[in-house]
Amino acid sequence: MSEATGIVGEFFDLKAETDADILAMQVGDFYEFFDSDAELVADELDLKVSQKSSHGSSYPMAGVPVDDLTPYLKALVERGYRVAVADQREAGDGHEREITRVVSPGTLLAVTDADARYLLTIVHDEVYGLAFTDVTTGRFHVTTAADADELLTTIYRFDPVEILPGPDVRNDDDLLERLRGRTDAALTLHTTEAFAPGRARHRVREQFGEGALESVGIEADAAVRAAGAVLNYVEETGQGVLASITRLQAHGDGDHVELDATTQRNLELTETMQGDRSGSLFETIDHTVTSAGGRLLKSWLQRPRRDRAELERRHAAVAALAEAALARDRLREVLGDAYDLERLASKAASGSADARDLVAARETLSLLPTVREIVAETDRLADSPLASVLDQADLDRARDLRATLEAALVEDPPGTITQGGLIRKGFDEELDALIERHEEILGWLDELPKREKRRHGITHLSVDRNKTDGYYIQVGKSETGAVPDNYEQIKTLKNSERYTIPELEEKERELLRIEEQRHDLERRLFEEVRADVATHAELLQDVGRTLAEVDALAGLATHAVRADWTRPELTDGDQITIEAGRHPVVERTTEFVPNDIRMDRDRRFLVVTGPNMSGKSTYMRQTALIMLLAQVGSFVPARSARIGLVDGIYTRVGALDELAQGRSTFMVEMQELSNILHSASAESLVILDEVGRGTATFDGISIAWAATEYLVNEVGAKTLFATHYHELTELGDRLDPVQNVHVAVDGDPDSDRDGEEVTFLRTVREGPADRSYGVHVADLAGVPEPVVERSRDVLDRLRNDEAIDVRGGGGGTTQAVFDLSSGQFTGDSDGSASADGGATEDTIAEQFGEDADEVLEALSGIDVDETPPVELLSKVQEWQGRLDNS
Ligand SMILES: Nc1ncnc2c1ncn2[C@@H]1O[C@H](COP(=O)(O)OP(=O)(O)OP(=O)(O)O)[C@@H](O)[C@H]1O
Repeated sequence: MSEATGIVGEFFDLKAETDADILAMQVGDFYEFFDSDAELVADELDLKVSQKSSHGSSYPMAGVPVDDLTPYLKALVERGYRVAVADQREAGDGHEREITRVVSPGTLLAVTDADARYLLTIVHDEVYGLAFTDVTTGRFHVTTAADADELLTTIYRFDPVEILPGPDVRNDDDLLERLRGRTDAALTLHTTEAFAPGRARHRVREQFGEGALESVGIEADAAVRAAGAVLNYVEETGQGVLASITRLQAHGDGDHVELDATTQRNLELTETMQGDRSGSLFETIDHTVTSAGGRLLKSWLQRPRRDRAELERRHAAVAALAEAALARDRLREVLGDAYDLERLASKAASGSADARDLVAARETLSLLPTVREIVAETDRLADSPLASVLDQADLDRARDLRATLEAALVEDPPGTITQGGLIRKGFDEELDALIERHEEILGWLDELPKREKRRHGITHLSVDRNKTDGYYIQVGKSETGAVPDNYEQIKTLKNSERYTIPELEEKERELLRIEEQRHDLERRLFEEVRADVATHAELLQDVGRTLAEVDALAGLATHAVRADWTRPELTDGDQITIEAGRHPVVERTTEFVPNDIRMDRDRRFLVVTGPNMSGKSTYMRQTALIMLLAQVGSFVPARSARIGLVDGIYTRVGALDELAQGRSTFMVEMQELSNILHSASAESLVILDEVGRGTATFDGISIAWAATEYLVNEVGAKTLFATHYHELTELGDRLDPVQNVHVAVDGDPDSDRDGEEVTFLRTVREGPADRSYGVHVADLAGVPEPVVERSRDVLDRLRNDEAIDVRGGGGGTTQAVFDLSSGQFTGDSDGSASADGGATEDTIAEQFGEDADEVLEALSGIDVDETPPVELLSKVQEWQGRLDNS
């Protein structure tokens, strides 16, 4: 490979300088890829490969025209590649090439969709430090995480597109594995030096100013190192966007509702469990009309708040907008024309904004006064917090910037900045003189045919211009006899002749010179204007965010009106009182039956029972979603809602397809349960759906039982627990804060063995469900009749606490009974059920071999009352493992 010389050799030399996956090297009017890069790019993007020979060998080569590079770059980066771009410049009598930038998922500017594109660095010393930046909008957040779970939760919330693990994270295989499982982000190794504490701190100060770190309370070394490293990476990739990163924000100041990654997925906030956007909460309630508004609303959903004053401010603004229907419609119409100013700030800083971008920015800046006017004219809005939202941006400076752009740029400039036609007359004297002269010549050219016709009495005479001939005079064949001597013939066509005259040649030369000067000058002036706009990055971001906030609030109001939602009342207390609550997504497609829910300190744990498919999950999810929406600042789907703010929402939902995968998902289930038991507090909301279902029934009930006791007695979180284990309803009698509710159905399946259908009422009532209707559903689903019959038998016996014999097992029978007084299962190998424990050791030893004795010993030695549930769970797991292995 190193044999190659010339262009190919240069390509290899440059490629050796970069750690990017692919190199695009400019050669004249093309960007070329060589060797394996050419093959890869051709494969991914369907380009033609040709061969280039160098030093006797031949190398694959593929290329794209210089002006078309951006879409190709974008396509490669979206497939996860990092692409280095080497530009060519005149030098002496040849060309020089150097790598000017590296485009990666986290530094790609040419994005068209509204989603945020976060680049993340992770550093680990005593804690994890995380720095997120979205170079397309200039957003920059820094935070810490105490452990890997918290880290993953935060990452899930920001959904980064590229992650740079610091030196201390790179070798943590476990963590990298979990990262890969949780995000599609590209992992990039960035130079270790960038993460060094001193250098990173210096870099952060340079960007945000001396006291910035202290003022937002970021002290942890890990966080500072992450922040410095991410800035260094953005700088080194050469996209030139640093100027638009203006504000350092600390994230995770205790004002956000904890939503772990599992919960965000379970609640289908931004995509469904199947990974579709459609059907998610965001998609359902999003009526924003701008990309920035949509982005903001999504981030609100992902990061609900706990600050009651802020939430009430949003609720009041939504209430005002919901009532002021006309003004709301006008606002949304006006905002519909808004351009993404946050994105523009980055484009201006990187020098990629063209004149159309700046004109769009100008138009958007001019919307701000209009929006203010609409708000001021509408009493209901003027008196609401919406008015103060609009005060966030500096109106005077916005007006000045707008005036500058107005004075500089023409109404409708072209999409390229090299061909003139960008700058208004009156903006620059030198340009004005050029324009004047340019127009004079054009005027002269305009007059020329008339003059010549008159002078020489020729009727079919025109003046035109094309690429090969330049300007020429064209005369019809029939009149060429009248052409004077000073006409010099340059071309003969079928019906006409083309001529030029010295005067025309001279004017043409001047015209070309002036056009070139004008284009250069306009381009220079435009670049000055763009640089000026870049220095206003923060202002543009402020105005952009203000308009986005109005859009998001107006969007929430629109949904509230359309779906008949109500303003929640927030309290600092513990209670949740929701009347006629609905599921925000399901209600859009189903005739929904509303339900109430009431929880407080003395009724903080609800065991939800009911047949399969009756609506248990929906009931619990709707409760979680109503809480979440209230803490986003939205109205909620209910007749009324009084809500004590929560500090976190935790869910564990057992999906059936997971159950089918067996033990390993049981492990996941237990990890998630363990995480909830560790993280939830008395101010949290916990949703447990069928916990324990991923293992054998006995284990399942025991685990569910123990987890309930722990949640009620130790954690004190408000909890909704749906279960098929009817035995758990007994907890209602044993622990005061535990109450039973059930989803009612009509019809008693047992009374009609011919399979008359159960009617789902979808109504939640106090008290436990009568029994499990699972067998009936099995019947409806077409499970063979003998199986259904046999299940009914088994069920009856279980209900009556009778022993059940195992049929056709060859050998003894096994029986089991759940002892409510101890909360444990007891079993026996023959005869009737015994409540005093003691499955026969023979049977167990036969089944499991030597290890069983030790496990039994450990089991009998453990003090259930003194051992924390989580430890118990891990013991159970360990024992299971040993039994499996024996
Ligand atoms: N209040 C309601 N009004 C109308 N439809 C509802 C209501 N609640 C649930 N449903 C619908 O009933 C079906 C079953 O609901 P869900 O999955 O919540 O039942 P489940 O009791 O949790 O079932 P399983 O025990 O099998 O997991 C869903 O299609 C859901 O959309």
